[in-house]
Amino acid sequence: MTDSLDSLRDQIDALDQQLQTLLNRRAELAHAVADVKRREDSNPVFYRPEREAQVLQRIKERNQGPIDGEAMARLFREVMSICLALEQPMRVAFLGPEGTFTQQAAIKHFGHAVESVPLGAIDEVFREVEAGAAHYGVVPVENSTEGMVSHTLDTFMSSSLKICGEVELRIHHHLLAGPHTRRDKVTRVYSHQQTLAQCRQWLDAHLPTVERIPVSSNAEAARRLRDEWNALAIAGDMAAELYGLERVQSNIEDRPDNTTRFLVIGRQDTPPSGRDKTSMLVTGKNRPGLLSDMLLPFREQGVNLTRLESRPSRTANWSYVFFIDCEGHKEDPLLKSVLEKLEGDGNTIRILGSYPKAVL
Ligand SMILES: O=C(O)C(=O)C[C@]1(C(=O)O)C=C[C@@H](O)C=C1
Repeated sequence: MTDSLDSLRDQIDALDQQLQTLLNRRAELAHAVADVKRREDSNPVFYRPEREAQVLQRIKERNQGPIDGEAMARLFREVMSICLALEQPMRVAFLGPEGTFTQQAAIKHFGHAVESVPLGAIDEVFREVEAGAAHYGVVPVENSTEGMVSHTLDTFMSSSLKICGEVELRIHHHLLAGPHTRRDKVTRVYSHQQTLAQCRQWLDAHLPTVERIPVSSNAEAARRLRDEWNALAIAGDMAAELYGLERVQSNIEDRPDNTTRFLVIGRQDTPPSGRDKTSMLVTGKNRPGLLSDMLLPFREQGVNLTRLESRPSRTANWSYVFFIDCEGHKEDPLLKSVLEKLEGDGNTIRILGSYPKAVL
């Protein structure tokens, strides 16, 4: 015999009660962890990215369903976010305004229990964290369609901040209309320049005569529709919701796997989590074969590179710095010997951070 609706709901109520008790018990333990951290360190660090990555990874690995492993990890992401907020309320600065993909990335990484603080420019985010006015910052670093965000890389050259995490976000762009938009009279479409580039083919095919106007962010594009009647905007879910806009067409990005990678910046070093990446800045004296010599130690030790960019050094014309991302933690023996070899060859290395690979 199958259970009646009432009986099933009684069972759900009983389980909810147990879950609630367990969650509060978990929060008490996090509180106790915070006391230990305070006792052991006069300048305690409450947020532990390596531990969070391990917890989330284990949840995904042991998950049996029917709840999907990613969804389960997202639930626990929120639980840990609330526990961390009990230890210490966190301020996370991001490239604003409200409703940007960077805010979405910040919430994906830290959960909803943090206070997210919108700032107007990437270097303002760095400054806010350097000054201690925010605990962490989140900035975009590369997009799978449009490539690197050069401003972020350049800002690292003059900053002492450390990378303590990465976030990957699938980017979906929607064509949006405002409350006053007259859809038969549209003459322009607003969005950030990168977004317009990511939707170029769709716009060529569907809105070839509509003028494309780049603005400072997708959220700003969405905001402009509040008082315009002959414009559309392209932005993501968060901006659409924030400004109460209607979707004319969903997912108009040219590549369905369009993904942006963001970095979490802070003032702390992150211990190994077991599944890490390291980002570094390498400079060497310009000579034939410099780059291939720099890459050789990685090959010799079997350390996998995940990204390589060069940027003008800004100290002399035609001299470059290399941004190298690889797998592993700077304390791993293999990576350690790569770094020693690079330094022995006369290169200057600045480790921007070793941090857990994105789990969610
Ligand atoms: O293990 C810790 O150090 C904790 O503070 C507990 C906890 C958690 O809720 O599991 C909370 C915050 C940290 O960022 C990592 C984990």
